Order: sequence, then structure tokens, then C-alpha cells
Amino acid sequence: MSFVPTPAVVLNFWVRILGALEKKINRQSFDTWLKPTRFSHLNGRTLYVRIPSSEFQHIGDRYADLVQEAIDKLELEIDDVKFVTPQDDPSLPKTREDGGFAPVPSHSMQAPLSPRNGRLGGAPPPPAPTTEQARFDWNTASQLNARYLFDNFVIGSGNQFAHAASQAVAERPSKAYNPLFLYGGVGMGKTHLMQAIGHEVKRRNPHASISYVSGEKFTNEMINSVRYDKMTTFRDKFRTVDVLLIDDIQFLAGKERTQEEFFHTFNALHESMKQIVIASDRPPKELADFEDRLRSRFEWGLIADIQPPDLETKVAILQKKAESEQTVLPIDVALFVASNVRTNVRELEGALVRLLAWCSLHGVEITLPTAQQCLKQFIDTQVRKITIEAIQRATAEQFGMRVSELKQKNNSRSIVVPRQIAMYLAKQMTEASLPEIGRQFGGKHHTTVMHSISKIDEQRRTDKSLNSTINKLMETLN
Ligand SMILES: Nc1ncnc2c1ncn2[C@@H]1O[C@H](COP(=O)(O)OP(=O)(O)OP(=O)(O)O)[C@@H](O)[C@H]1O
Repeated sequence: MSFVPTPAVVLNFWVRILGALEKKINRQSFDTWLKPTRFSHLNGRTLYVRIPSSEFQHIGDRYADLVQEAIDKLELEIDDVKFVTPQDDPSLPKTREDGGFAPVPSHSMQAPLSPRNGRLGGAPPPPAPTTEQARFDWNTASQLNARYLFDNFVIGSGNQFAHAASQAVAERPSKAYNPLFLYGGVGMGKTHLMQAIGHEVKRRNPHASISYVSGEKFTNEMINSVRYDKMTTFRDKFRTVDVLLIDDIQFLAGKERTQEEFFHTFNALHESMKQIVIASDRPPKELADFEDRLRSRFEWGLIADIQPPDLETKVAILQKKAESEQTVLPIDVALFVASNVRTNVRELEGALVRLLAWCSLHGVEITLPTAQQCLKQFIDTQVRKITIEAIQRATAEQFGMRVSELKQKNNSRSIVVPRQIAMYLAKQMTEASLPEIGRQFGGKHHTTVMHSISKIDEQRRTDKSLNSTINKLMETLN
């Protein structure tokens, strides 16, 4: 099929470039830095690409050559690519009446920095914060995604309750449920709902101070504050906000000092009637290596779980995502993708991005046969499920031991470490629950499994040799 330059194809320029880049860049970098980018608009021969935050601005430099190569290969009539944050993107609606969230710009739009190779540019970083308060400016915070709005969230039976609770909190912070504790599996929309609360609170009250932080960032900031004697600043920062959104709280497991600090932060906020929203991959009761006093506080307000989406919800999510890419997804294609991709919404989005890029790159329409062809490998990978037995075999082989040893009640270090690694891999690479993993390792309690997983998770960050062993095992298993 020939390539017809209709407006719909023009909108797909960036998707086409992404399609080419995906083949050249390792998966993790692509998913982290390029997948969250979106086509913004075309101004003459300048392509504007929206990036979620200023943190992404380095991609203009980092991938300059590859982007240029893709432009040349695809013969696109583009001279310049500029990366803009939602605050700097003139194509985004600026008022609620326009149908969107109205960010209060903290800095005016300026001309892009001169690019490294003269072709690619990026909007300049925001000016350095002058006051402590400026650091929490919701509109410029780097970890936020401007698309994570209630309007973009598809409601289904599995998330209806969490969605309603989040909306109630956004409408009446600290008066509806405090804290709101959201939990659910990977890629189920916890972060999306949390940030939607933030956006909505801010829309209703532009003066509200809101902080979104992951458990990991909270921990790291605390460690640095202790090291550099900045605890007063740290405390001021988290204890004076109107709404604190803390994501992936499970990261605090086993970190006594951080938990203690968070306990006091929680109390200070709760006592002064400030809203706290917590997200976790498991309910408070299953947060092992957490102090009881914290766990019980997590249960003070409302606990809402997010269950995996059913088929109809998956189809609706796909159609909504396609719509935001200015594309219409035929229903048979949506059904095919939804029924072949597992429950993780992030993977669902990944399949759609791949499909759109592929169709755009080959200049073909999105039809069922195209989808089947393009997603074959993606789906095959999912079908070829990794089992706990396979993980145990690979781990035992790697460490020159027998599988049965991994299941014994032997606590010598030479056995404990491989066992912990295998449990960690079982959690990462299969969908087995903690009790199920425990059962397959000779009847271990789920808290033991959880402890092993967080231990490896932590050590992997600092121990290079452990990290490379794990990577090697993952490669073998994949
Ligand atoms: N119901 C939904 N409607 C629309 N998009 C959704 C929905 N649920 C999830 N998503 C999308 O799926 C992706 C993953 O969601 P999100 O990051 O919020 O998951 P999470 O539960 O926080 O995952 P993790 O545990 O890995 O942090 C996001 O792009 C989000 O917008």
C-alpha cells in the first residue's frame, strides 16, 4: 500500500520515528525514555514532541543521531525536532473550558536551546527554584504525567471502587477518606489514579500544595538529608503539604529509620487534617517488615484494591489510548489485542504502541491480519510462560546444586542465597502469589518469601556481581 500524506499520517510522524528507534535502542531505555513521549504538533518542518517532564529533555541530545537517521530513512520532511513538556506545549488546552487540565505555567515558554548537531532541540529546563516551596510545585514536578487524569482513566468492574474513592478524595481532600490506601498488581493504574487525584485537587484549588513521591525517593531523600544534616528541610518539605501522594510504599519494607520518619510525617499530616494517599502492590496486612503502628495507620481510612481489567475494560482502554493517538482502532483488532495480552495494562499499551508504529512504518491500515502478523512475536512471548520449576532448574544449574536443595530447610549461606534469588525471580517473572512461591520452595511462609525478595531487590542495586548473575539467569529463562 502506498504512503498517502493525509493529516492522519502527518500526526503519525513521531510514531513512525519511534518505530524505527525501537529497533536500535535497548528495550529498557526505549520503555523508560521514548515510550512515554507523544506527538504534539507540526509547525512547518518542525516536529514538536511532548515529553512528560523536564527530566526527559536529555533525549534530544542523547538520541539526536538516531532520530536524524530515522528521519532520513523514512524520508520525512522534518528539519527540526523539539521536545516540550506539557507546561510548554502550546497544543495542550490551557483551561478547563477547553476540555483539559489547566497547568499554571511556572515559567514562560522560551526558545529551545541550540541543539548539539544543529537539528534537534529541547525546551530549556525551568529556572532553578528560589524557595523551598518552588521545589514542590505540582506543575513542574518531574515525576508527574500530565495524561494521568480521571478523564483518561477507563472504569471497569475491577477498578470502579478505587476510582470512586480516588474521586471522592480529590473532591474533598482530608474529609472523605484519610488515608486512602490503593493497592493492586503491576501496571493496574495505581500511579495513574494517584496522580489524577493530584491534578484534580490542583485544578480545584491552584494554591494547594501537593507532593507526589515514590517510596524509593522518600527513602533516598531521607538518607541524603541525614548525611548532609538537612533533616529540618526534609521534614518541612513533607510535613507541610496539603496532599501527600506516596507511591510504592512497599519499598520501605525493612527500612526502620525511613519507616520511623514516615510514621512522624504521617502523624503530622493526619493531625493537621492533610490528605494522605498511599499506593502499594499489596494490602497493609501483607506488608511484611513493616512496623505494626504504621500498618495499622494505613488501615485508618479506606483501603481500595484494583483488580485486573476484564476483557471489555481492556478493549475500552485500548480504544481510549488509540483515540489519544488520533487513531481509530477497529473493534475486531481491539478484541484480538485485548484477549491475547495478559492483564497488565502497561503491556496492553505496549502492544498498541507496537501495532501503531508497525502499521505506520509499513504504511498499512490497522486490520486484524496486520495485527496478527505484527503482534505474533509479542504474543508468543507471553504464551511461553516461565514457570517456577524452570526458574529453580536454571538457578540450581547456575550455582551447581540440586533443585531439591533449594527446597530444603537448610540455612547455610551457599543455599540461602540461591534460594532467595530463585524466589526473587519467581516473583519477577511469573504471576505466582507469595504463598504459592512459598509452597513451591518447600512450604516457606509468605513473609519469608517477601523478606527474600526485598533483600535481593536491595542487594542487586549495590552488588554488581549479584546483579549480573540475576541478569544472566533472566536472559537464560527468556
Ligand atoms: N483503567 C485504566 N484506564 C486507562 N489507562 C490505564 C488504566 N489502568 C492503567 N492504565 C495505564 O496503564 C499504565 C500503567 O499504569 P500505572 O503506572 O498507573 O500502574 P501501577 O499500578 O502504578 O503499576 P506499578 O505497580 O508497576 O507501579 C499507565 O500508562 C496507565 O495510564
